[in-house]
Amino acid sequence: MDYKTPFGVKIDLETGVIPGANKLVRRLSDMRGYFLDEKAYEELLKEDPIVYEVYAIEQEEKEGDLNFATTVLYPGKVGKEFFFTKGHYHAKADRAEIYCGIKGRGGMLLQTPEGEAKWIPMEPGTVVYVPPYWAHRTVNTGNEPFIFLAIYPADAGHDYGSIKEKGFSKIVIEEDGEVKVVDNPRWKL
Ligand SMILES: O=P(O)(O)OC[C@H]1O[C@H](O)[C@H](O)[C@@H](O)[C@@H]1O
Ligand SMILES: [Fe+2]
Repeated sequence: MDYKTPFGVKIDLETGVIPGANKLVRRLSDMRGYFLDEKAYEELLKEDPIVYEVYAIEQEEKEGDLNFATTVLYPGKVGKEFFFTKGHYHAKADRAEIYCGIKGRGGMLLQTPEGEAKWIPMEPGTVVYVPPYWAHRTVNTGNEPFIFLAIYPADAGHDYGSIKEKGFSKIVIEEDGEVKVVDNPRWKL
């Protein structure tokens, strides 16, 4: 038997950085079409801020193995809508995932293919179970970076297609100084 080598890494709990991880940076320009307020998007695009960074330790896409990644989701809004991750179904749709809040505040939007949505608030220590078949997107509702860890099957993969086209049935906005989860006016099944 050819065993893989166990290892431990120390996540920097202040910055979310995992030493030795692959770093992915997503700027606003990588997220055209994702936000509701197109005028506000074009305006903020002049600065093209980083929306989030992912530090991932990934294995070969084989059944039984696990990947893990931290995400640093920066605070900000496009119009009324808080910064979020693109969001995805898993390419192998029946693969589940676990998220754990490390720093800052936000939440997760989840959705079934039929458009049933769920909002789970997250803070440091919150563990979220993402069941098989649910699309998932994290949202920063605070004013500091929202940092969390995710652990997912190595063969889960990402399916961005339908979320990129249609978004989630709910959006998370700031209105009258409050965080509100409201119907997405552009949503259609
Ligand atoms: O892939 P996104 O929807 O942009 O989310 C960003 C990242 O969030 C977490 O770290 C997940 O574990 C990653 O699999 C995902 O890539
Ligand atoms: Fe995922």
